[in-house]
Amino acid sequence: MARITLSNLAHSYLPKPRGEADFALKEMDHVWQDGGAYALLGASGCGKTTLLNIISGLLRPSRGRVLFGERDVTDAPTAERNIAQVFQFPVVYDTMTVRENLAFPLRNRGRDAAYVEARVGQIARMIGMEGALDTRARGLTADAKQKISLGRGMVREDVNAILFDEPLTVIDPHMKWELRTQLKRLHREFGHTMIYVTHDQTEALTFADKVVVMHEGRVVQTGTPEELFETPGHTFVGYFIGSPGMNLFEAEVSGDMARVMGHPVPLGATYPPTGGRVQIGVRPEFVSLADAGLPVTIRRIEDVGRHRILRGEVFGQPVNLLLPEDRPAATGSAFLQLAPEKINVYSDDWRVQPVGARRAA
Ligand SMILES: Nc1ncnc2c1ncn2[C@@H]1O[C@H](COP(=O)(O)OP(=O)(O)OP(=O)(O)O)[C@@H](O)[C@H]1O
Repeated sequence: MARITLSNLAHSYLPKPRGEADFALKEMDHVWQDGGAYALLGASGCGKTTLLNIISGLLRPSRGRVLFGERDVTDAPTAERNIAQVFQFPVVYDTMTVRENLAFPLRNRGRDAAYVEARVGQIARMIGMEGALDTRARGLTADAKQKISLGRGMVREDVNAILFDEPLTVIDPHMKWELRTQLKRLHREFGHTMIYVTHDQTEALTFADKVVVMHEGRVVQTGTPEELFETPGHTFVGYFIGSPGMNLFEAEVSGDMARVMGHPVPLGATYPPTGGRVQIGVRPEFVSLADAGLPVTIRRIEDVGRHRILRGEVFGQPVNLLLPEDRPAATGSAFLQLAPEKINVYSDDWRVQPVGARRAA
């Protein structure tokens, strides 16, 4: 296993890229720690697959280096990188049985028969296919074939990393949860470096210890699920993670006070003078209806089972908040309070680091 370092990496699919817009991956430095369980999360087209294919060697980056430990593998072919990769759609040998498919990566590397038998049995149990080991892959459903692909990805213990590219797309919802749990268990047991690409925040947050969020070809934040929730480093993270995402208001910020269209909003910390386009961000969980505060026009209230979502506008900017079950609310005018310690400040979409705690009132 190895730490994977991406150094000054950038990639364009064009032979002669002219500007930043021509790069699918903008220049980045990133380290994947040995043994980490990472999710690579972002909207469609943000560059997740490109990044994964550069790590596995399917794609050579236009710029920069890829290191496994101290070894520079930028020009090394996939076969030399000792990586297992599971794709969105099944890659199995139709003429082989489930057992032969699972055993293939081990036989290929000359492992002895007793080891292969034991390991294949273990993986088959993990993917819930121990009863189908002698069935040929040809007649199986896409769902079952994808489970075999996952099993094949996980069967070798000596890989540098296992890369998963949206592996659960074709799996039914109940089995998705089951397989994710199994992947986590496998990670705890064997400590492989795992990188799991998804555009589904639930998958990312339940699988990973660290989530790497990509937006328009850049890594915008790497953090634990709690960090991404509490302190989104970029407005995209605030918007993309959470349901509904973070509220953003255009504001002026001075010290520990923000003003939204002149209305004072106390902040939980003190901020340095901030240029650019300034916004304050607060998650729907930390906004409540009050007798005074920011004036809101309530447009509608949606019942989503466990709670209700109030959707409204503050000076024309959309706002969402979660209403407790017992809080009556109707459309019309009201006021909002934002929990000061839960507000983040953004300048040109990037989070501004506070310089100190808020002064005592
Ligand atoms: N072979 C290719 N040739 C040219 N452009 C490509 C190629 N593959 C990807 N791109 C472009 O590079 C950008 C990043 O694509 P990529 O597939 O890495 O994103 P992604 O985040 O994995 O998206 P998705 O979740 O839809 O798979 C996109 O604009 C895409 O159109």
